[in-house]
Amino acid sequence: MLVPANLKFRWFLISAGVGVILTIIISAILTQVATSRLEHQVGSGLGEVAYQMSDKLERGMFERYRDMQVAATLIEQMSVREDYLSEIDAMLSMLQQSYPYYAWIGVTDTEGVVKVSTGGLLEGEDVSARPWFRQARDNYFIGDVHGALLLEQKLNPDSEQPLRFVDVAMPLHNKQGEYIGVIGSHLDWTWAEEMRASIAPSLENYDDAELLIVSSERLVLLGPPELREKPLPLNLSEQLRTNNYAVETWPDGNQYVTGYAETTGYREYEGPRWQILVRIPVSSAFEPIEALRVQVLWIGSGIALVLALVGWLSAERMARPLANINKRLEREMQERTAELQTTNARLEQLATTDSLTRLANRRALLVGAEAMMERAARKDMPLAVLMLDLDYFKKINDKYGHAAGDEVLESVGQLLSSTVRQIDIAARTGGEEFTILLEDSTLEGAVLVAERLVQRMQQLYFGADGESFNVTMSIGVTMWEPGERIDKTFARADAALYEAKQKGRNRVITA
Ligand SMILES: Nc1nc2c(ncn2[C@@H]2O[C@H](COP(=O)(O)OP(=O)(O)OP(=O)(O)O)[C@@H](O)[C@H]2O)c(=O)[nH]1
Repeated sequence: MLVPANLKFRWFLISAGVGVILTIIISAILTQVATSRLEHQVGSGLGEVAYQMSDKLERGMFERYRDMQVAATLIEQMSVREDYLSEIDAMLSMLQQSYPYYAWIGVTDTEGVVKVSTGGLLEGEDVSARPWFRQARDNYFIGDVHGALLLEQKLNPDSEQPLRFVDVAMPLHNKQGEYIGVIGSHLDWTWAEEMRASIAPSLENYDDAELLIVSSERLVLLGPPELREKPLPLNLSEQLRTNNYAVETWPDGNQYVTGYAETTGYREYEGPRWQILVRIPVSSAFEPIEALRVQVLWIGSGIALVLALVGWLSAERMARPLANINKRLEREMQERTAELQTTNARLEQLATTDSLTRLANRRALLVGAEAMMERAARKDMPLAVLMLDLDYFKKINDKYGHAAGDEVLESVGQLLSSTVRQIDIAARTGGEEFTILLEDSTLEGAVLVAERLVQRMQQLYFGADGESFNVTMSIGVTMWEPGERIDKTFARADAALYEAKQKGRNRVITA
């Protein structure tokens, strides 16, 4: 048997469809897995870069702190000598040369008047109001980044970029341990830029990576120009603080994979708490995933194509059993439908036919009468009604038995069926009582039919108990009056029948 083409094509489509669905599922799973892996990889990488930056800042600050500590110890040694101020001057110059990011280093007396300083700047000036002086009288002081006040004019008169300093200061004592002043230094914050440049190689894979340093007062000290000197516009999530990385939505509405670290101090020194954030846009962090997705889709499409081809080649073999099943189902369906139709027809017949005489029953007569009256009224046709009853039928039953009676009734059924036309209705409406409706028939025509029936009945002979007998019938005939209820017509025919019985039976009476 040949497999229908559409079944084969369907099988092909199913195979291709399975391939496509598999591709979509695999692509979704792979993308999901790869995204979370990459997020972890990129995120922890950025966290590491942030940590490196914080470490560099801390170590740098620690070195400046140590510089000041060593300078303070040397000054303590020098304090016994007469011309110690010129020695300090020389030392401060050397210190500045050794580390050019020192914008200024100076030594004050106990009252905050600058006695010696690099480049002689601010010498003789009173700096007692400055935080670094006030706080370094008792202990070392490391301040957060701030603008230059007095030195801006002197050190940076023409630059558009204002100077930013970090202060490191130390109290000074003489050999006897008496407080003799403060050594203070201003570290040029561009130093942090250098730190950032030094970790740039770690970010070389990401062109659009950005590094932010945020002050203890949440000001962006270093970062993209649009954020610099402004409060950090991001609430650091718990995940970012604990994992050192997270995917964060920044105020520009974009998502960034963000790495995080903060400075905590180094050894005995405790400096300002800076937060370091390194971010790259999610789109560029997950760029490889896009490539992977495209790759998977290509491979998947290939698999789908192969599956479709296999499906096409195996369609004949796979679809044949399906076709067989289909065929069998169709055949069974047809058989069942035919059986059902036969049963329905039989049921319909049972419901409308008298089983003994095969004539219509009372119900079918009434239904048929309705249709006939409707036609008669519409086409203005006459409609005749005959009511028939066998004469002395009880006697037949009594004498020859019920079976013989049934035989008579059966013959009456045949007689009636063969005498009336197809369009007429002959019905058994009682035990030995029958009703006939003659469509488009006048009273005269109906009487003719009735008399023919009486005559033929008379000529029918039956045999029982070795005897031969015949049965007669009486008939009442009447016409349906247009608009009349049919039971009224039946009553009139019945009255005519009664009259026929009264007048001696075996006859036709009209009403
Ligand atoms: N064999 C048989 N007899 C039936 C059937 N239905 C009714 N009868 C009988 O038909 C007879 C009708 O009798 P009656 O109504 O007295 O009328 P009748 O004897 O024909 O007398 P008239 O009608 O006055 O001529 C009864 O004996 C019923 O038992 C049937 O299906 N089979």
